[in-house]
Parts: sequence; C-alpha cells; structure tokens
Amino acid sequence: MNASRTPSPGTTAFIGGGNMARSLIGGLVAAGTDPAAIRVAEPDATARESLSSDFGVAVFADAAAAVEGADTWFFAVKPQVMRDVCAALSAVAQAQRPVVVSIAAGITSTQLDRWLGGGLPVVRTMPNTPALLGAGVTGLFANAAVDTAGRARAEALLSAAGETVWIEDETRMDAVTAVSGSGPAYVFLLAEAMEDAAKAQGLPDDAARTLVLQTVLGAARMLVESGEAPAELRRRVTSPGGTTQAAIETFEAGGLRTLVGAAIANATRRGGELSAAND
Ligand SMILES: NC(=O)C1=CN([C@@H]2O[C@H](COP(=O)(O)OP(=O)(O)OC[C@H]3O[C@@H](n4cnc5c(N)ncnc54)[C@H](OP(=O)(O)O)[C@@H]3O)[C@@H](O)[C@H]2O)C=CC1
Ligand SMILES: O=C(O)[C@@H]1CCC=N1
Repeated sequence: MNASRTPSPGTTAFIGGGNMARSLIGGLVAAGTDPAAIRVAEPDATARESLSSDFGVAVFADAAAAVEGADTWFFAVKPQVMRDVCAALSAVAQAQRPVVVSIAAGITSTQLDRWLGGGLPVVRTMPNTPALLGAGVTGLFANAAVDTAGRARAEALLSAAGETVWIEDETRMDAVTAVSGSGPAYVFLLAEAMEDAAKAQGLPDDAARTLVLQTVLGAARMLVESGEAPAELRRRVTSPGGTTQAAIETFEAGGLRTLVGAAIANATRRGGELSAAND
C-alpha cells in the first residue's frame, strides 16, 4: 500500500483498478493530472503495483482507505459486485458526500445512490476501450443532485479518454452502452471476419492483417475527418457495376442492417438485465 500522500479537494478515488480504470488513469496522468490527486483501490496486488509504478498514483487494497478524503469516487468495478462494494462504503459516503461517478454497464444512478445511502450526486457514465489512446467516447448522465461543478468534474475526468456526450434521459444509457461502450468489439469482429476472408481468397497472413488494419484505420479517419455522412463515403467507393457493389449487395441480401439492429437491441436489453439481476 502506498498511503504516503495526503488527500485534498480535487482528489479522485478509483474503486476498481482493472482494464478500464487503468486506461482512464493513464489518460488523466498523460493529460497532466497530478498523480497525487488519484487514489486507487484494487484487490489484485500485481495490478496495484503496476498502477503505482506506471502512473505514480497511490494504491490501496481496501476501498475504504482509498476513498478517505477523496471528493470524487469513481466506481470501476463489475456490475455484479457493485451493490456489495457500495454497501461497504455507504457510511463513509454519507459522512463525506462525494460526487459519485460510475462506469458500470446497466447499473442505474438510482441504484448507486440507494446503495450508498441516498441523497448523493451521481454521474453514470459509459466510456469505451479506445480511452486507452485518448480516442474514446463517453456518454454521461447526471442525476438531479449533481450541480454544475459536479458535472464539470465528471466531464474533466472522462474527457481525458476522448469525446464526451451528455445524455439527459437515463433510460437511454443502456443504448449508449450498446452502441459505443460495446461498439469497439463490433468493429474488431468485422476486422476478424475480413481478415479470415482475405486469407480464404489466398492472401498471406501478414498481408491480410496489414490490408485489413489499414483499411479500418483509413475508413475511420475518413469518417471522422471528412465531415461526410457514412452513406456518402460508401457511395464514392461503390462504382456502378463494380466490385464494391457486388459486396454491398451481398451484405444487404444477408440482412446486415437488420442484424446490426438486432445486435444493438439485444445489448441494450442486456443492460437492463444487468441492472435487475444485480439489484
Ligand atoms: N471493458 C469495457 O470495454 C468497458 C467496461 N465498462 C465497465 O467498466 C467496469 C469495469 O470493467 P473492466 O475494467 O473491464 O473490468 P476489470 O475486471 O478489468 O476491472 C474491475 C476491477 O475491480 C476490481 N475489484 C473487484 N472488487 C473490488 C473491490 N471491492 N474494491 C476495489 N476493486 C475491486 C477487480 O479485481 P479482481 O479482478 O481481483 O476481482 C478488477 O481489477 C464494468 O462495470 C464494466 O461494465 C464500461 C465501459 C467499457
Ligand atoms: O460488455 C460489457 O458489459 C462492457 C460494457 C461495455 C463494454 N464492455
């Protein structure tokens, strides 16, 4: 445990130091946040050691020790353990009145507030793994107890991971999770399928990998940098009667749009189930 620093206002305690917390902490420190203002509770000793040595943050095995004096509590544990983790901290939460931020899929601001004893400002957020590169996007919802300073605090924490989008209706946070939280995996799945197809067409493994990766990167950059709609960019690749048209017709005939819609609807539904199952 590294408890040598004295917490002060502006200190954030991360509860859970796993994959997402690590990405977000790395982004914050890279963006100039003083590591002394970050405290992390993480049960795994190896993960604690690497957070401490890589980023210089204070690490703790015990969440109650990590939150001491921190005015923002950032919950980055799995939805399945959130209730117990919050319950163990509720007395301190009521005494300390932190701004609560969560990245857990499905878990609602009402549940977090209830488990922490009630009456707290809670910002429910949904980042994604490109946060690791500062290229993520996060949807944020603030409950009625969050003031302007609390919103700014949450936004500052998440903006180190990339773009931020405020969502006014919390019932839409499961859709945010389904679109952008899980979304990187859909792009990775497409890349996997394209790489397999490239090899099936006789391309060597390394050529298949490079062709797919650079195609995904180039297409993503065009989407972001050109200012054009996806449909227009697609139209420009698709010569009438050409190769792209043959592929697109195959995707459409196979019901790609319906399949994507069903996948995102299922992910959205699962968010609601995570909330109910862990209440
Ligand atoms: N992965 C993703 O793409 C995204 C994930 N999320 C959300 O982020 C959250 C974390 O996910 P992710 O980082 O992938 O998961 P991880 O399992 O990598 O991280 C969670 C960490 O919390 C630790 N932990 C468990 N119990 C406690 C406790 N009582 N006190 C402190 N730490 C504890 C776990 O330790 P141990 O393993 O030893 O139990 C683990 O290291 C989830 O709620 C998920 O829904 C949100 C957006 C995207
Ligand atoms: O799959 C999950 O449940 C988490 C939330 C979004 C991305 N990963």
